[in-house]
Amino acid sequence: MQKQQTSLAVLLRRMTGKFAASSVAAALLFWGMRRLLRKRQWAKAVSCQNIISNVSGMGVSVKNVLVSTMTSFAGTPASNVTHSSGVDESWEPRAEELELPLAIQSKVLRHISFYDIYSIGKEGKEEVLGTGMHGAVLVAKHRISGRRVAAKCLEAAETSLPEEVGLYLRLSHPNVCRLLQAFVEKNGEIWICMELCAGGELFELAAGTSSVKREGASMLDTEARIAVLVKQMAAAIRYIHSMGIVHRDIKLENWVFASPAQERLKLIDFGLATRIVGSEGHSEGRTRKLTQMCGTCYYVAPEIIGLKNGTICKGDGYAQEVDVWALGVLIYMLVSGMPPFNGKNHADVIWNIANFKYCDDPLADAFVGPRWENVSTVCKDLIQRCMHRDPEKRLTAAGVQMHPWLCQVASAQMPLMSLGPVLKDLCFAGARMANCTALAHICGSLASTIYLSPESWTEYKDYFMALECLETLAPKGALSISKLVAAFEEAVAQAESKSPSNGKTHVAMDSFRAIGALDRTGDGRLHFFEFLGAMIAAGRIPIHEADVADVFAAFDIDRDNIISQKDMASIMKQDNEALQALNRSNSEKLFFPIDDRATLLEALNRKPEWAAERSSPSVSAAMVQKPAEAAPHPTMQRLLSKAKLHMEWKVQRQVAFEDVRKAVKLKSLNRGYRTPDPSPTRDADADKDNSSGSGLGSPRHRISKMAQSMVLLSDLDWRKGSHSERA
Ligand SMILES: Nc1ncnc2c1ncn2[C@@H]1O[C@H](COP(=O)(O)OP(=O)(O)OP(=O)(O)O)[C@@H](O)[C@H]1O
Repeated sequence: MQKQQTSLAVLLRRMTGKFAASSVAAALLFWGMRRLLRKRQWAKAVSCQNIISNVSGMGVSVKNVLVSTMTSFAGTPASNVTHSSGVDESWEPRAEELELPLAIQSKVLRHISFYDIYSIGKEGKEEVLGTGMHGAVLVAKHRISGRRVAAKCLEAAETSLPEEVGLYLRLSHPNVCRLLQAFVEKNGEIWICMELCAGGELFELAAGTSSVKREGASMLDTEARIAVLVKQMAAAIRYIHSMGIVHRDIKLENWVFASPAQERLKLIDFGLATRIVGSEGHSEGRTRKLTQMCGTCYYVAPEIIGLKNGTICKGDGYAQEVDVWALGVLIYMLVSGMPPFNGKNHADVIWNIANFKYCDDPLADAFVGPRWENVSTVCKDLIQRCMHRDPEKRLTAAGVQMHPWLCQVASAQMPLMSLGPVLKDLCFAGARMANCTALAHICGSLASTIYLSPESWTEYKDYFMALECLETLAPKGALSISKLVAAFEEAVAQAESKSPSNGKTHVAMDSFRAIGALDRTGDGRLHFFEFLGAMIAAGRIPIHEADVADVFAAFDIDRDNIISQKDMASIMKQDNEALQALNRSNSEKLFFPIDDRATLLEALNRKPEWAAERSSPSVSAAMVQKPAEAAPHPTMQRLLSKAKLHMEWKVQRQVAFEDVRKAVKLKSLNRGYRTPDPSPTRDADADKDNSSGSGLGSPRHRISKMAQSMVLLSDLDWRKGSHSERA
């Protein structure tokens, strides 16, 4: 069969190469491609698709129709569709999934396969972004728009989505890699598509081994540059903690850069993440203590490990403070090039970390040596506070953000009233969404799945800066809507008392309250994707045809190429009557059924009246003023002035990173796409390192250990004295 398909592909190639394409050839091609796709032979299917694209003489429209029909089965009437790679209808969403906000639920696709929307690799060759414990992360290409995403296939799940996906779906923050879509395949496999972070790992940049060509000099040569990155990490950790989630694997390898040209860091890999708070996003929910020993060796917090009668065992329980500890380790490594705890092997390192709790003066000689001579006191202070042995006395992620070392790199703060244009857009979007529930859902869904190219990140930089500024109103990393409204009310009252405007400002206030409609998750906070949804509804993020095709794929449940009232009712879990009522009161003229993509496209790209006032979405620089700063506490002031002095000093870690560079070679072997056979040379080398008695001090040995991606603590032999690892 396989042979027949291959010869079919060859025959078709000849046919299409020799003659101008006829519709018969095209139909045959399409049929062949469907067969290949059905058999999951996407590599051959891709080359078939390439043939279609290269057929000379084939009219553009025919080509488009073919490619889009092939790529989006959503466009095929339900009766004709054979769900070859689709999903078993009986595989219904699980109860916990149904609890997710609608905009997030629409990211999980069961009625359409990953291969229908994306292709992997060119001519059968996959582009591997990296490999971890759970396999390779590959580059996948959207079949219609051609946009590239990072895709990862998770093992078949019998009953529910893996926890990694469930948690990842909920998160939306500028410094957390966005999970765009999750496909539940018929065989239970789950494909997750994430935004592609093409800037490479922070580990590689720190080790100087990054193959990604970055603009300018190495970004990690001064404390100031490192602080810029740490600030983003703290923001991401603060956000995930506010969502009741602990990551448990914060390390250099799990931070990637959005693009080579940018310093925007994104947190990835939620494989060890878990929920710690009873109910999502509500800090009132009861926090549970975790006991599972897991993480990456060098970054493990002492409370994860217990010591009883000289033997290592489970600790008494831990919570989100373990992420701040790991952040402390990470800063330590970035400024010094050394891990804070070391040993002959993993078990030794763990032993040293566990013992840390019982030392008299744990960090007494932590910062001694030439590497630390030029590191600022304020930086050391932050490390010490993050790595406090008592988790209760450790800084929180919010505390880290406010530490003087990071305050030095805080972006210019904008007073609330100067954010006028952004707030105006939020009001406009809120009013539109309040008027049209369908539009609100579509914008919400688009915002959580839309791909924003790194260029558009730059384009919307000012908006995100505004968001960061507004974040000061939010104690938990996402905007509190009530706080925003209260702050605006206060500002309006102040303005009114200074110069009465005959109620004009009160009218503004009324429209401002409409921003409540932007809260798609209903938790009283404006998450990053809700902010993006608002920007879409305000016509600030241009929507293209390919995006609309994705909306149809997600909302057109019965796959009849129409978003019908029935589709919407089943998505919104509302009855038809309620929807008809919504339809009647809809002033947006976006009535069901939505069968006209052009109308939808037009509705999504509608701009507010004042759009012409600003040709670009930039917040005027003139509007950015620094707020009056309150005088800091004297100790803080001292630290701040020291920090100012030190910020531009070069970090002294060149020597150490020479070692890391060697180690990464080993790391890529360990994490190769196909696990390589154990290399005798490598083993011999490692033995040599050990036998030379240099164990602790041997850079090669030390760094090779450090470079290993993941060590499950349960793999270690815990008995004192035999700190060896199990085979
Ligand atoms: N969105 C992304 N963009 C670019 N590269 C990525 C992305 N996600 C993952 N990678 C690369 O793939 C590698 C492995 O990804 P990930 O950590 O998610 O896999 P894993 O199997 O869970 O790994 P681990 O063993 O660390 O748990 C990362 O270290 C990174 O280099």
